[in-house]
Amino acid sequence: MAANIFFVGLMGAGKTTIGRIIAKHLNKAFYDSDHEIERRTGVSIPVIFELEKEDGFRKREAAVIEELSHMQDIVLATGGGAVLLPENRKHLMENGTVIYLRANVNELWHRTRNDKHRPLLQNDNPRQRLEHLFAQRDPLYREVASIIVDTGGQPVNAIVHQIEQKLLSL
Ligand SMILES: Nc1ncnc2c1ncn2[C@@H]1O[C@H](COP(=O)(O)OP(=O)(O)O)[C@@H](O)[C@H]1O
Ligand SMILES: O=C(O)C1=C[C@@H](OP(=O)(O)O)[C@@H](O)[C@H](O)C1
Ligand SMILES: [Mg+2]
Repeated sequence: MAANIFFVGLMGAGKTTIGRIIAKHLNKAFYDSDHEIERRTGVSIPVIFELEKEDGFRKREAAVIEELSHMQDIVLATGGGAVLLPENRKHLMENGTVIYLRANVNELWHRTRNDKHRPLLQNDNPRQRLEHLFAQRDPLYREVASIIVDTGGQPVNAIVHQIEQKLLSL
């Protein structure tokens, strides 16, 4: 069995933070698709969006997800939009346990409001943008995930503990 764990969810859900901790606890290699794209291109996510638009970024993201999802025994934090393409959803569902980290728009907004690293939220009304993305993507996250964790109002260590319990009972 591949024994991979893939995190999905909106920007600010905690995929990168929690994925890294879970990987350490379970002694698996940790990857983040955004970091992998930055490593390969040598530039930041905002620069990729600026030069290649969202479309160019999605192509790079799809290539990285296809490759990483076929590795063995890894934890992967995907970017929030990774579920948009059907082929990404298929790769994630077929090659590991997918965990959806869920939070309400208000919380996501608070967690991301001071960060300039997310191009989709650099506009006049990031909260409204998050609302729109939540409506569009929540069904897609649910489609791919076999574990859904509500992160609302919970500190990171409590979420990590909850995920480890759920993984044990699979
Ligand atoms: N459960 C939580 N409670 C409070 N803050 C959180 C929680 N999970 C993550 N954060 C914070 O929210 C921000 C976004 O987390 P991050 O892991 O980058 O999310 P994602 O990768 O899903 O976009 C970080 O500053 C992180 O420390
Ligand atoms: O939701 C999205 O479309 C995106 C989420 C980001 O990752 P995080 O979810 O880790 O912030 C990053 O991939 C990019 O800015 C686009
Ligand atoms: Mg992230």
